[in-house]
Amino acid sequence: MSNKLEGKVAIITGGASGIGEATVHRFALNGARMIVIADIQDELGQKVVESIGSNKCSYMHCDVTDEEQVKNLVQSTVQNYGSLDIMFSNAGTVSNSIQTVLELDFAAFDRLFTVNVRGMAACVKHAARAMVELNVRGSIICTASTNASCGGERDTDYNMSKHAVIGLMRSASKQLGVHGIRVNSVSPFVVGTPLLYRYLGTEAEVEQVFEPYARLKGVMLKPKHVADAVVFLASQDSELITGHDLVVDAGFLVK
Ligand SMILES: NC(=O)c1ccc[n+]([C@@H]2O[C@H](COP(=O)([O-])OP(=O)(O)OC[C@H]3O[C@@H](n4cnc5c(N)ncnc54)[C@H](O)[C@@H]3O)[C@@H](O)[C@H]2O)c1
Repeated sequence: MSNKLEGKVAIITGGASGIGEATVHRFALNGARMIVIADIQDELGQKVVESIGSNKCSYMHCDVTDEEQVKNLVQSTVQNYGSLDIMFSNAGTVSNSIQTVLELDFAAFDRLFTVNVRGMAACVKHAARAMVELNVRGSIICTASTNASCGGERDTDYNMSKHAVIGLMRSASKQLGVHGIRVNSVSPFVVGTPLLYRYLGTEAEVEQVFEPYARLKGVMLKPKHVADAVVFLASQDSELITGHDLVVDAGFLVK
C-alpha cells in the first residue's frame, strides 16, 4: 500500500460493518492520520477501532437520521483532530418487506428514506460546511448502488433512495466546486456484507445472484474492491474528478 491519504482526517459513516469497515482498513493502510467511524453499532465500531489502533481510528455513536448528531460528529472531529478532509457517507439500509410498487409499505418507505436519503444529505451538508469554513479542498464520497442506474423487480424504495443519492451527489458537486470540494459516489453491485446476508442469505447465495450477471468472470465482488474505489475518489489520484458515479460492478451495467 502507498500513502495516498497521508495526513488526512476522514469520517466514515456505517464504518462498523461491511463496505464501511473495509474502507476504514483501506484508509488506515493508505496512511490516513485519523479515521472516525460513525455508526449505531457501538460494539462492532469499537472492535474495528481496536483492530487498527486508537492512535489512528476512533468511534463515535452517530445516527445519521438525527441532524444534531451528524453536526456534532463533524464538529467534534474538527475539534479533536484539527481538520476534516474526507467524508465517506456510506450508512444505508434496506426495508424488510418486498416493496414492489403494488405492495409498498410507506412506513417502511419513510424509515428507509430517513436513513438512505435524509441521513446521506445531512452528512454531505455538515461535512461541506466544515470544509468551507476550514478552507479545505476536501473530498466527499456517497455510497449509491447499481440500483441507482436501473429499475428493480422489488425494493422500489431502496431503488428510489439510491437514485436520490445520485441527485444529491450531482447537485452538491455543482455547488461545492467553487470551494474546491469534490463530491462523487461509488456504486457497488451485490457485495457480500451483513446487509446483503440479511436479505439474500449466505455468502454462497450472494455469489449465486452475482455470478450470472457479472460480465467479468472468475472474480467475486468483495467489500475491499469497493473500498479501493473509495480510496481513489478520496485521494489526489482523482484530483480532477467530481460529480462522477464510479460503478464497481464487474460489468453488470454494461449495455
Ligand atoms: N452490500 C451490497 O451489495 C451493496 C450494494 C450497493 C450498495 N450498498 C450500499 O453500501 C452501503 C453500506 O452497506 P453494506 O452492504 O456495507 O451493509 P452493512 O449493513 O454491512 O453496513 C451498513 C452500516 O450502516 C450502519 N447504519 C445503518 N443505519 C444507520 C444510521 N441510521 N446511522 C448510522 N449508521 C447506520 C449499520 O449499522 C452498518 O454498520 C449502504 O449504503 C448500502 O445501501 C450495498
